[in-house]
Amino acid sequence: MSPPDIELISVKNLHKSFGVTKVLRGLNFTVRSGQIHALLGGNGAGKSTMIRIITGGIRKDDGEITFSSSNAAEPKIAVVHQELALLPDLSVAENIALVHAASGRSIVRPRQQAEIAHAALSLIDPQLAARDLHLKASELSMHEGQIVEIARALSTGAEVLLLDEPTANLTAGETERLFLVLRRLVREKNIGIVFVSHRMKEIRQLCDVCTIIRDGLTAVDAAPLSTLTDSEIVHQMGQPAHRDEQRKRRNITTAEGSIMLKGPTGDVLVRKGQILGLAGAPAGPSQLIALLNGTGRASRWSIAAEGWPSHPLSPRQAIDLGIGYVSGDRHTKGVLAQLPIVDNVLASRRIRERRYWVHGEERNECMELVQRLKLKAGSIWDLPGTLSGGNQQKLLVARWLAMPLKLVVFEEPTRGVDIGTKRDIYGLIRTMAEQGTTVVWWSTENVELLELCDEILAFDTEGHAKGLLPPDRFNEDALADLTGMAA
Ligand SMILES: Nc1ncnc2c1ncn2[C@@H]1O[C@H](COP(=O)(O)OP(=O)(O)OP(=O)(O)O)[C@@H](O)[C@H]1O
Repeated sequence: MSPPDIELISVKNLHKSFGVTKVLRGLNFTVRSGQIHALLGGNGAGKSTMIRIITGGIRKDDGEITFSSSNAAEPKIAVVHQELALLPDLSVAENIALVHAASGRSIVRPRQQAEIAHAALSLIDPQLAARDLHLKASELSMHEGQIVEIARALSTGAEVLLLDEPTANLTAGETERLFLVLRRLVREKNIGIVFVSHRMKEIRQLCDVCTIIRDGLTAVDAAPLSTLTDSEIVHQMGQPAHRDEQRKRRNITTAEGSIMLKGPTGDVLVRKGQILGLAGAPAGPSQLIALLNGTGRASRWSIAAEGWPSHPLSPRQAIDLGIGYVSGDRHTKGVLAQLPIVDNVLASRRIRERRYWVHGEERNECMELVQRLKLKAGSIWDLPGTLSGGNQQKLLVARWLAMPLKLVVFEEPTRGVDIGTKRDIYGLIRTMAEQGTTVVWWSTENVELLELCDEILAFDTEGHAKGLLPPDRFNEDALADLTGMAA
């Protein structure tokens, strides 16, 4: 007997404004049991605002939201937001058990905590479950924190799981494992899952139907994904069609301005203006990135280049050397939440030049950068908290675009960024590289590395460098093999 088809959440004619900005303008959305539902839309379309209203974080102005009869009084919805929401001073086990105590059960005892957390984490990462239950959340990497959050959401027994770009920072292997778990949950427990993502390949891999939001309205309502082509989806999101350009193969041979990165298992020569991709679990790339951004004095990597120290001793020294850095952790290491957009965009330059104030002409430059990245903001004097997640990410990228740099390091820089803007960012980065800035780009999205980079350095799950992939060996299978992520 097939499981019952239940309308778990029904949203009708939803309206929401912030000040004079109308964000939701009569939105409809339905989540059914037994389905994985992709919620799509460009940056700032209104996806998170709708989710925040459904989960009670903010109030709607108008419209109707109903939950299925089984959970109408207390809808059992678990959300994993783009930003991590773990309590830093609690252990992994306590963080996971917290939601069980909060849902009305008696205080969870330590042994019970450990059991709940172990069972939840084992679903995605058995190694983490065996190793890290007692670590404080603050001691976890972004990537591990993300796994703990997803495990916590999975463990609540929710009828609807809302996952907002959950695979950013997860490696291909973890993503694969997560997808298996999600499919099993849908099949066995007949729950509904809402998957917010800008990664088309993953959407197709995982989801059954999609709703597309465009400027606060429903452009496509729960259509089976098999009925829509990629270009129709992009069109419905209101984004320009993607021209399938042939990747320009660049063969940079000049030795001038090259940097030798000396690693524990071999050296990598990075030429001036080259885009070097880093692939694989963060254990390996993070050592190399720490070396370059001045936080890795003890890194097993070192630099050998004329005029460069073997290890930059601080972030300031790294900036003085002409090294820029966009952190993958935009919440705690990126966005300056208390300062307006204009200060956020100009922050790097002002740190380098040790200045407090924004010059008049810089305001115009900031406006120009905001326009180039199609950053959706009311005004450059607004706080970054008023921006959608993808637009906050663009802010961090904008910070380095106008700087004369020798080298720039990006960690998962297109996290939460919509398809159209990703292409814009790739274009801007290519231009930066063509003008002579060397780019080091770590991403868990292999398709992105293959599209953008000139060479890719792959690391295995233990963090060991496994080899440099030249353009003529660029393909997903080769990358999966080298990173130990072959499915
Ligand atoms: N507190 C706020 N004050 C003012 N404007 C806001 C506030 N919160 C959200 N907005 C605006 O509402 C719009 C929709 O934002 P929302 O976060 O819902 O978009 P989104 O579709 O989730 O985008 P993304 O893909 O970038 O995460 C954005 O233009 C954003 O700037």
